[in-house]
Amino acid sequence: MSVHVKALQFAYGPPLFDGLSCSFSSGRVTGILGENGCGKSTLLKMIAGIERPQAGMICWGSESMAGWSPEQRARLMGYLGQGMRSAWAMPVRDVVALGLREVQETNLNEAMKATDCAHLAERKVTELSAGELQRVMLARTLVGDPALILADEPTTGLDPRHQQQVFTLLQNRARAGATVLVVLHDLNAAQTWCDDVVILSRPETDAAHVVAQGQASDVLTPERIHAVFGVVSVGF
Ligand SMILES: Nc1ncnc2c1ncn2[C@@H]1O[C@H](COP(=O)(O)OP(=O)(O)OP(=O)(O)O)[C@@H](O)[C@H]1O
Repeated sequence: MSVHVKALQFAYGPPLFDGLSCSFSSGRVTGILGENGCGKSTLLKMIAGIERPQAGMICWGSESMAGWSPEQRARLMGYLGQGMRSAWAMPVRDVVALGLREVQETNLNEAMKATDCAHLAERKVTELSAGELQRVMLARTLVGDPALILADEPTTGLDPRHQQQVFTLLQNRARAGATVLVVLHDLNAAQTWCDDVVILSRPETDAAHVVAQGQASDVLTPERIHAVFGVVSVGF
């Protein structure tokens, strides 16, 4: 099913969202793009239910998620936040298993294999490199085969091979029917891996608004990239 964000209002201090609306389709990878501080991570947290809208609605299909319990959300979603880590020195296998309601060895092994973590299974999660840890957290996010995947800069710290592996994995999940939202800064990666994009902008201290949304190939034009990001696009 698709995610619909409708007339969202939210402020930490000055308004961040003041009537923001956008949609994310099932079976597609949608990139959320925009300059630092424009609200990408906050939007993802609001869809995850970590932050609550002050007004407006977030719907899964036609159903509002406002009254959903944490358990309902956990069943539907896999959320990978920025810089997630474990405070406890647990083995990698046990950290990945936290993403499952009941431990199923097949899912666990598949998720670790897909994220290239199988060889790390018995290592303490607190003793991994940044990139290894990122892959373990991604395995935990995906292990329960969630219908809605929310990934905030999932390739941070990953080498090119693992970046490609992660985007392929997310794309495969989308092709299998999942709704995949990815916050990212790399415009080339967005062009290569995202079916759709939503670009946010937040001039000065105004509320954020959607500059453009639609198919990545239509939206990511050199003109728009220059207007939004102030850079000359390379490689499009
Ligand atoms: N917990 C918080 N308390 C107060 N202000 C916050 C909090 N979290 C974020 N903000 C502010 O809200 C705005 C949006 O932050 P957010 O992290 O959503 O931006 P972003 O687009 O994801 O940025 P980046 O590209 O740098 O990761 C920023 O101005 C930020 O300073």
